[in-house]
Amino acid sequence: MFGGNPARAQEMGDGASLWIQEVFYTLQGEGPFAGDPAVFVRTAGCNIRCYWCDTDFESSTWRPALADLIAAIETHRPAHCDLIVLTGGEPFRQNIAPLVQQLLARGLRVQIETNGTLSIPLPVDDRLTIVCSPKTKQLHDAIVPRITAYKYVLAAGEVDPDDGLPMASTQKAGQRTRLFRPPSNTRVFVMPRDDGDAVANRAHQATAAGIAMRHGYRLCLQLHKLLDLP
Ligand SMILES: C[S@@+](CC[C@H](N)C(=O)[O-])C[C@H]1O[C@@H](n2cnc3c(N)ncnc32)[C@H](O)[C@@H]1O
Ligand SMILES: Nc1nc2[nH]cc(C(=O)O)c2c(=O)[nH]1
Ligand code: SF4
Ligand SMILES: [Mg+2]
Repeated sequence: MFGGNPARAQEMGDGASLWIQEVFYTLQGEGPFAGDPAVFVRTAGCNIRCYWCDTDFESSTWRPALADLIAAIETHRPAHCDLIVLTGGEPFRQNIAPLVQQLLARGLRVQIETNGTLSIPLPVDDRLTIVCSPKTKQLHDAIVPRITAYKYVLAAGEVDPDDGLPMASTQKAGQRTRLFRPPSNTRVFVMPRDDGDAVANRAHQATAAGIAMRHGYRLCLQLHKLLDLP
């Protein structure tokens, strides 16, 4: 599962059906809504290939029509839960705009997890939150103004001593690359990388905590992994 995905180009269909990995109910484990009950929609496929990616998003053959996807979301969603998280894979690899519009029209909140390299036209709505976890030097110009918060995955020994943010490629192990830096007025979360190894992970956790305290970022942990939730 770590980083084995193919890199797939953006496929801008009409959004009437989407390739979906899974729909599941859980607690948001990361970022500004961490701890909130949420229905997750994991879209399939990604346009880049982080060698440490912790997610399977290539094993599904499910391509539901929008009405069926909405029905699946509603089947998983308790009445008290109004948060839908669109993640992946890379959600912006497909045309998720109709899905977003329909979820907002149902009075739900939508949070998108993205790598920030792609963009699609989306409604402006204060119930739509876009959280970007940068993986590259540059982001798509059109998405940067829409990003509410940045969430950097940090690893010990791979950060810039000046700002504490990543100085290492996410695509090629061992390569130095200064990842995109956030505009000054945007919230920054730092999250320790999970390498599937307790000793390495402890070092990443200590790094992320120290950087949060030194630079005033907000630490987030992958709560779901601590709680054995999906
Ligand atoms: C699987 S990605 C999917 C959404 C989008 N492609 C992205 O990268 O933001 C969801 C989140 O998991 C994080 N992530 C992926 N692999 C990780 C790992 N090994 N350790 C910590 N976070 C990881 C990503 O940085 C991102 O914030
Ligand atoms: N519980 C839970 N919270 C999450 N926040 C972001 C996730 C992701 O994979 O995008 C994720 C996830 O996979 N599970
Ligand atoms: S961009 Fe996100 S989904 Fe794609 S490989 Fe990287 S962490 Fe995984
Ligand atoms: Mg995850």
